[in-house]
Formats: sequence, structure tokens, C-alpha cells
Amino acid sequence: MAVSISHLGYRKLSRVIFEWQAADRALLLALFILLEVSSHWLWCLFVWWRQDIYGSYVDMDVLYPLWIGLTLMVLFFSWMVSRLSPIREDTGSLYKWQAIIVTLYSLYIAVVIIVMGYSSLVAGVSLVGGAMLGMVLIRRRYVWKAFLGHIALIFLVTLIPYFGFTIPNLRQMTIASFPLDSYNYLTYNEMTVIENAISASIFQNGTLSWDSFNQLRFSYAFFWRTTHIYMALPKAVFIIYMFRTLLLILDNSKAEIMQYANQDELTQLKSRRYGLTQMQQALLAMGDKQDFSVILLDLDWFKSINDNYGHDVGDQVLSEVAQTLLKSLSEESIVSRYGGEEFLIVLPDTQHDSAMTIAKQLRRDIAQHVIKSDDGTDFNITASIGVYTLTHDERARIQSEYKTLALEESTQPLAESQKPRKKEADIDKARTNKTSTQKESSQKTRAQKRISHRRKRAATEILKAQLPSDICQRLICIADKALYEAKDRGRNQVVSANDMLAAEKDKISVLYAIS
Ligand SMILES: Nc1nc2c(ncn2[C@@H]2O[C@H](COP(=O)(O)OP(=O)(O)OP(=O)(O)O)[C@@H](O)[C@H]2O)c(=O)[nH]1
Repeated sequence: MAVSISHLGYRKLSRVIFEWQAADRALLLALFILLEVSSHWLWCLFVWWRQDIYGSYVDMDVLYPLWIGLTLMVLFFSWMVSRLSPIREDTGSLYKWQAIIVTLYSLYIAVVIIVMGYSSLVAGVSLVGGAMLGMVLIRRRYVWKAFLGHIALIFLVTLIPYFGFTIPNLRQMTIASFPLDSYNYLTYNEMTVIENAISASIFQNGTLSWDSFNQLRFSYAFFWRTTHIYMALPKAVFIIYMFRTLLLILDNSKAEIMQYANQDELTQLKSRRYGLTQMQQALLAMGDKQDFSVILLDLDWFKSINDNYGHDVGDQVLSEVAQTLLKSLSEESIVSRYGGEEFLIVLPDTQHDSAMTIAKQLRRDIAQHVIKSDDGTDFNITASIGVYTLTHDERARIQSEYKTLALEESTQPLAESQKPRKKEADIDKARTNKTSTQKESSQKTRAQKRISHRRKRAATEILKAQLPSDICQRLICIADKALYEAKDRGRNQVVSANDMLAAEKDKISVLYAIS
């Protein structure tokens, strides 16, 4: 496995997350840790090399054991990088190594944070950033436990000095010309307070000039701040970059999933589900004086095309018919593949005459379109079409009918719901045999409140409910009847459901009846 960290961009990271095996991801984490530990090792080397300058800010007695520990860590993680890839198949052993990586790294980071006199920058980046990165690359459960362990450790380290224990601290300021080593486990702020006090005293006694002491203090602070930045910032930038890329991946994945869900793969038209959702939205957005038309189109004798020319040619026909539809229709129309060789076209704000004209044009366009199959055969296909228009008057009628019925339904359970409560109250009464009028009146008030609350909720629901939830299916069902009529009449024609319904007027109330 070749890991190129410099190119760990969008594509690489998506491969790491979605395609790499768990062992490779653990290996990548081990590699990151190796890089971090190595950078700390180099820091020790640098301090040791320039100890003439930096030796007065660093406790060399603590540095050497730390350096040895770091060397062991570098060796261990180098070995681990070579150890992880071959155990791809062995999950048990992989989990074991993942747990070891997390534990070791957590302990290591804890030691670094402690011996450096607790740097909030290093601690914050290591804790939050390290946990985030770990969760992308290895078992989240282990990383979560390690994260909690770190938090417990922070509390422990904060409390330990108050119990009289001294924690070794790498940070030290030695003033050579003054017999005082300010050495303790202190935070920056505590240290600064003491330094100020010492400097004031020194200044007063004239042992060390104010300027020299201040210079020493500033160099000391500068050295340690630079160290913290060296240890924390590159890691922070890298982790944030990783997460920025990760979020990009998630955004793209979401867009891809939505596209799969909303688009029919073969025809590139809207999927049935998405077409219906858009139809519902268009219906609700319909103006008071607007009509709403639905066209259901089914290809004729499509099975025989599959049988005669093969399934691939059948697919080609579907795709070409879809293109013909898109070309012939305006952008406002909602065109979806409703079933195998069935297409649903929704025309918001379109009167019946216009919808019929559009449907007839579609029929002609499809019939005139020549399909050229790969084997050199040319043929034509026809379609049968059913058209239904929901006029604004009809819509208003359904709406008012629906509201009346919905209101009736919502008040019914309220009256029912009072009965068992009354019964319960009666039983209670008999049991306790207490006739406390105060108790009764408070029970009544509570029941009334409950009822009025329910009524309010029901009223809001009715206000929101403009049309029955299955209104789309009902409209399509009417158009479907016209489509079947077109098939019955010999195919390759357009039939108006409105004309059919006008012929048998009573049928409409049956179709709209709310079950
Ligand atoms: N190639 C292809 N065929 C499909 C697809 N979806 C459905 N079909 C086929 O479409 C055919 C539809 O056949 P039928 O329902 O009998 O309809 P028909 O042959 O068009 O007959 P009528 O509708 O009565 O004119 C079936 O053979 C399905 O296998 C598809 O995505 N690709």
C-alpha cells in the first residue's frame, strides 16, 4: 500500500474511507502517529544540539528519559506500520492492534501534555483532533473510550499537585547568575505570576537587572510557545483539512444519493417517487383560478418490441421516447417514468383544451420518431394517452368536502375519549367513597383543558390539510381509466377523462369519496 500524504485530497480520502480495508486504515493512523512522534524526537534532538541556548529553559534530566521513550515509540510504530497490512483477514488480531495503537498513543499524548506543563493548545488539538481522526480510521468504540480516558486524566493531573505529588516537568527556567531554579509543576499563568514576583524582588535587590531578567523571561516564553505551536498547529491544520474534505465527501454522497433516488437511471427522467412528490407540491402551490392537468402515456405493444428486437433495443426505445417527451414539453411540465413503459406528465396551470392539444402533439411526435436499432432495422412506436384536468372549481369542491369530512372525523374521537375518563372517575369515586366537590371540580377543569387542547390541535391540522393526502393517486387513477379506454379503442390515440366523466357524471363523486 502506497500512502501519499501530500496528495490526501478529496479523491484519495474518499478512497481511504470507502474503499480501503480496516487494516490499511489502521496502518495509515499508525503512520500519522509515527510522523508525529518522529517530529517530537527531532525536537529533542534540536534541544540537545542547542542546549547551550535552550538548556536553561528545558530540564535536561527529564528530556533524556523522554527522548529514550520517544525512540522506543518511533521503533514500535515503525514496526507496527509493517505489521498491520498483512493481517487484513484476521479481524480479531486487527482489533487487538487497533486497541494497542489507541492506548499507546493516548498514554503518549498524556505524557507529552503533562511533562510540557500542560499546554491547552497541544491538549486541545490532540484530544479533539486526534479523536476525530481516529474515528475516521479505526474502531470508533476504542477511540471514544480513549477520549474519555483522556478527560479523566486531565482531571487527575489537575488534582495531583494538590496532594503533594510532583509531576516531572520539562519546562524550566534557570537563572545562571542567581541561585534560584524556578522549577515546579505550574501552568503558564502561575509561572508568570511567580516570575513577576521574582523579577520584582531581583530588581529591588539589584542582583539582576530588570532588563536582563525580562529578556530571559521573554525568551523562555517564546521558546515554549514556539514548541507548542510546532507540536500542535501542523496537526491541527492537517486534521481540519481532512475534515473539510470529509464534509465535502458527505455533501457529494448526499447529492449522489438524491440523484439516484430522484432520477430514473435509464431514461434520465424523474423517478416515479420524485415525480409524485413534485406533483403533490405543484398541486398545493396551485392558484385559486388555475387548472391542473395530468397526462398518462403508455407505449403500445412494447412487449413485442422486447420480444422481436431484444431487451437492449427496448431500453433504447424507452430512452428515446423520454428524450422526445422532454423536447416536446415545456420546462414547467413534470415528466417522470411512472412504470416500465408508462410515463406521467404533470402540467400545472394548464386547462383541459391545452392539455389535450399537448397530448395529441406528443402522440404525433412519438409516432413520427424513427427508432434505429443497432442491427440496422428502423421502426416506429406508438403510444396511448389518457388526459385528466382538475379544474379549479372541482378542486375547490374537493377541498371543502375534505375539510367537512376531516372536521367530522377529528371531533368524533374527542367525544369518545371523554367516556373512559368519566368511567375511571366513577370507579375511583366508588372505591374511595369520598365525595369531595373540590376534587371533582379540579378533575373537570383538567378534562376540559385536555379537550380544548385537542380541539385546537385538530383545527390546526384541518387548516393545514388542503387536500386529501392521496389526491395525486386519485388524479392518476382517473387519467389511467382514460388511458385504458385509449387502449380499448385500438391504441395510438388520446382520450379525455373529463369527457368520459362528463358522460357519466355521478362517477366523479364515487372517485373522490374520502374513505
Ligand atoms: N426493455 C425494457 N423492457 C421493459 C422495461 N420495463 C418493463 N419492460 C417490459 O415492458 C413490457 C410491458 O408489457 P405489457 O405490460 O404487456 O404492455 P405492452 O406490450 O406495451 O402492451 P399494451 O400496453 O397493452 O399495449 C413487459 O414485457 C416488460 O418486461 C425496461 O426497463 N426495459
